[in-house]
Amino acid sequence: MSMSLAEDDDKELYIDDSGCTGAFYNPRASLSLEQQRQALPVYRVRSHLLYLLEIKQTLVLVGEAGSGKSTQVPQYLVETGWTSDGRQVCVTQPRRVSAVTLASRVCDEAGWRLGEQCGYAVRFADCRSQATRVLFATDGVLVRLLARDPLLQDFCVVMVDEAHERTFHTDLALCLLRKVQRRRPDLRVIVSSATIDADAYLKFFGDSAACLSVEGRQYPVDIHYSASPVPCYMAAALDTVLAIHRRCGPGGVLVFLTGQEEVLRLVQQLREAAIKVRSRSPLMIWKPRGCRSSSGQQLKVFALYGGQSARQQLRAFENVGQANRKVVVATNLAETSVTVPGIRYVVDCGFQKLRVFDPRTGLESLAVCPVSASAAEQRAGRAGRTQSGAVYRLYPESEAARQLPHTPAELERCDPSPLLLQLLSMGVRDLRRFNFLSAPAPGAMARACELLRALGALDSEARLTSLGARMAELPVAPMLARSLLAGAELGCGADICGLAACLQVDVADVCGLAACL
Ligand SMILES: Nc1ncnc2c1ncn2[C@@H]1O[C@H](COP(=O)(O)OP(=O)(O)OP(=O)(O)O)[C@@H](O)[C@H]1O
Repeated sequence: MSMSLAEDDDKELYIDDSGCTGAFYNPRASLSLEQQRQALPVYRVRSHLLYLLEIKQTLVLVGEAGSGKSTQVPQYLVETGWTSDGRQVCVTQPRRVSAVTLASRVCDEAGWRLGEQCGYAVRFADCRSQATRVLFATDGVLVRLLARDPLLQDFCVVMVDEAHERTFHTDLALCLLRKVQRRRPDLRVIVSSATIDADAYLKFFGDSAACLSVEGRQYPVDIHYSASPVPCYMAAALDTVLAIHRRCGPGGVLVFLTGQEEVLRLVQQLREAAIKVRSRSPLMIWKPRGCRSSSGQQLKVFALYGGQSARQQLRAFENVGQANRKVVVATNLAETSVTVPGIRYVVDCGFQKLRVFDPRTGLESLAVCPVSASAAEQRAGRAGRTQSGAVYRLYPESEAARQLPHTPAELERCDPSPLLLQLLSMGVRDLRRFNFLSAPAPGAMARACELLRALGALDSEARLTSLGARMAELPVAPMLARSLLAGAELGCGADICGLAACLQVDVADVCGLAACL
């Protein structure tokens, strides 16, 4: 389906009526949480999934976004006694916000208290207890758990969720889990996502793995493309949100942009639009009349990006009441796993920022790239979770045909030195023989070894030094870790932390780090 860019007198993006029905399609709104759980597509394969886990060490679980993988599978495992001996199920997420919101959702569904039977562990926040049986953690935390207890004795099942994101930590965790399974055949690994190349994972895990597909989506989602390329996706995103607000039925809007700066700019523009509407008087002035929709709702606009505190991020998940329409402007932080309640419309700018490494200069930078087909599908999957929805892609359908199927793995496009340091600190001796899911380029590997040697993390025989072991304990890039340790030794740790904060994209993380040193 395409949306046409017709210039009406408001110069706004014209949204065709097919995506703008006022009718809600949510036949399950009145069901109890238990009934809603049983209506999820994954419930239909519950017995099969549990059977496969009995007989196979690894399960590759592929199911549409919103089908219930992340919230239901850990509950099935608890219900069927996997954790009755006191061991835990760990579900990893690439991002903190999804680990926290999923833990809270599972508690609501199961009637548990957050931090007791089900908790979360993310960088600088730990909400779990002795009673915890289901732990939602970031993939970075899992790597740290593996470093502390290489056999993961406290866990019976590890579910690596959103594996398609191919983050540095997800790939590293999978490589290490595969090694752990050789020593612990009872450890089960579930690799799950809506958009993974299941064959690649089946090949990686070998005969001990099986694949299970979950058919069906929670609610239908209509996909709309722009009729022609948009000259400026920021302007198009603004116009599209306002057009949805004026013409479409109730329901929240989630907009995907590439970074914090863009998010804040659009939030500002939308907030201004929420208190001003263009007067059609001959004077053509802006009057503070409120940006009322056809359904009489007011816009409530929230930002959602990685540099916010956890508290700021969670504001986007708050209920805004019937009188308001929620608009969440997000980076790809909201692309996977999260359910923002009430979202009915998604506006996708079609681009994302990716970290890329130039082996010639040894520097990493953020590049704006078109999204892959998998990322576009994940973004679309944020609609249709609590009601039927629509996605407005700000690019023509012909562009979609040119998208890469998957976003390249972080290991293939970033500086591999943090990974090498982690692996060496975990006792891996021969990096050349390490079985990667997809190995870094040989040139990048060689350069990373040179850098680690120059920083004093490796000796002349490529063995980890005690300084390297200390560097590996800090959750930052090796160059930064070395600076922080040197700063602490020279009595200027706080100053170096400040400088490190300026160099980090995620400032909140470095502030937490200052407390650790
Ligand atoms: N916070 C929430 N509020 C309301 N409903 C929710 C919430 N979290 C989950 N749900 C409901 O549970 C369903 C299953 O969510 P879940 O995260 O388990 O799906 P998933 O298959 O893991 O999706 P994805 O592949 O996008 O991560 C959602 O479609 C939604 O209907």
